[in-house]
Amino acid sequence: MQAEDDLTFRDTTGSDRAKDPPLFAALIDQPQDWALFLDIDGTLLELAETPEAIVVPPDLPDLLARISLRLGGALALVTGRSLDFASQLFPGLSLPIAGLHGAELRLADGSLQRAEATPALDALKADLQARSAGWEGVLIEDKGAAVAAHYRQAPQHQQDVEAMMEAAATQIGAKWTLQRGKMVVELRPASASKGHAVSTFLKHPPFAGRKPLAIGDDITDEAMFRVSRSLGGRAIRVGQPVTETTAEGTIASVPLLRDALRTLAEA
Ligand SMILES: O=P(O)(O)OC[C@H]1O[C@H](O[C@H]2O[C@H](CO)[C@@H](O)[C@H](O)[C@H]2O)[C@H](O)[C@@H](O)[C@@H]1O
Repeated sequence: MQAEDDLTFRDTTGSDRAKDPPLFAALIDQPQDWALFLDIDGTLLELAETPEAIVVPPDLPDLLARISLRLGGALALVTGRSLDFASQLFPGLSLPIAGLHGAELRLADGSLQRAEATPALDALKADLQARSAGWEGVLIEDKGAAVAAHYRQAPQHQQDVEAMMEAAATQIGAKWTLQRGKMVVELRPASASKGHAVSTFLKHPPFAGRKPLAIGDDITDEAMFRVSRSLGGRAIRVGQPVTETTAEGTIASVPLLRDALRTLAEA
């Protein structure tokens, strides 16, 4: 089990709780009362230079499987990745997943809600590729019903990318909305959010009747933090928040979160 001293938990309300996060203690003591919603990039997985370069530690799928079992199946991944991509990251696991920031859903019973690209969006993706072709290091990620423009490897092009995506949002219309993230600007379906995803999961078994704990690291996760807290649950942001957060606690890093999850799995 992880030594308590290695766990750092900072309460954003300012109190000095440095060890043994009470949120995890609650999950350990009453697993039947809680539902866990986990973001992927920057939360379960360390950020990488490109979307494809992420590394899933060999023990992570088994860790998630054990936590899911402990919570009676009430563990869902809530991610900006597509549902298919997130599912393939953890082969052999069939966890409930919300993909594309909540626009795609796979519930615990396997039922699916999909989001589809339109010809106009596909044409726009090609246009974004063409417009950014001269900006070395800028990546356009095709996610089906969403598209992301990454500038992690080309921070000098941040303003170009912002302007290009703002123009693209105007062009594609109100069914898609801009979503900013860590060195990325995306167009995602406007009809859903990670907050919607959490409230939808909580209407269905095995999540129904439980208190949500949402854990994420980025602006998109704030929607699930707000919903989680408004429904009597809790929220934790991973890393030092660079934007304002509604999470009441932070965990300093991805490895420390994984340590806390390991403690939960082994309790
Ligand atoms: O909601 P998440 O699971 O956190 O997904 C958010 C976005 O994550 C990915 O981009 C981020 O991670 C990349 C890999 O570490 C990194 O290169 C990039 O700079 C980050 O923004 C993913 O590529 C996006 O599609 C997700 O929306």
